[in-house]
Amino acid sequence: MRDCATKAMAGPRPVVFSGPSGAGKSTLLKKLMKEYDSVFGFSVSHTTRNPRPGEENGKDYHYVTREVMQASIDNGDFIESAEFSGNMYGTSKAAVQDVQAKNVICILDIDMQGVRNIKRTDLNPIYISIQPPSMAVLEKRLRDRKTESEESLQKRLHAAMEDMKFSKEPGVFDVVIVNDNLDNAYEQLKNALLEEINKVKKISMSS
Ligand SMILES: Nc1ncnc2c1ncn2[C@@H]1O[C@H](COP(=O)(O)OP(=O)(O)OP(=O)(O)O)[C@@H](O)[C@H]1O
Ligand SMILES: Nc1nc2c(ncn2[C@@H]2O[C@H](COP(=O)(O)O)[C@@H](O)[C@H]2O)c(=O)[nH]1
Repeated sequence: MRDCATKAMAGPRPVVFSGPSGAGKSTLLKKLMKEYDSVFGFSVSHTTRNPRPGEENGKDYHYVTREVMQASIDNGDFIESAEFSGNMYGTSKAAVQDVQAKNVICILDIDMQGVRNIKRTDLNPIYISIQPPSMAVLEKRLRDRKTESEESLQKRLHAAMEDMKFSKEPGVFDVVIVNDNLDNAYEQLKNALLEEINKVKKISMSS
């Protein structure tokens, strides 16, 4: 893990977003990337899960088979990978390097296993946890999203309980945001990233 080939490039610090499935990470990230499209770039992960309606290969994820993904992991192409809710997920070195080459802030959306693994690398990101106001609200959001089978939903809720505990461990996250009211959560997110956003804006104005 330590030979992460991503640090060599100088530039803005990446940002890791984590938190239970359904807490609202993608919703907040999409808002952020819409408002600051030239400041952030998304690290497109690989996954073995099927695309959801509206998701695009290469934009939301690289959708691959388990065999292809395992071969790439064995080949050393990934910074981190994890099994989540019955599927494989992972961040390739190329995904991060593609964003960092543009000198923008690289955003990683990863689960808690990914956070643990990234902490063993030299990536040095800002760690942000997005948490739901309660398990009941989380369950409602996941059910209303209509993306999960009952089995997948139960697995995600089980993982969420662990994740909520993890977010309270001292020193893991730089910022923990409770996504109750979306506008409030978004304001907190922007405030947490303002310094980094301004750095990127300054660099792009001077180049
Ligand atoms: N503050 C909020 N209030 C009400 N609904 C919300 C809020 N934030 C997000 N949602 C809704 O909750 C659902 C889950 O949000 P989202 O898909 O962004 O979660 P996620 O954390 O990215 O999940 P996953 O990790 O599974 O991708 C979505 O249908 C979204 O529209
Ligand atoms: N460790 C990693 N976790 C990842 C990665 N990409 C996404 N995720 C996490 O998986 C769950 C489920 O995502 P979904 O799109 O199926 O709802 C969620 O918590 C993501 O943060 C990755 O590359 N590595």
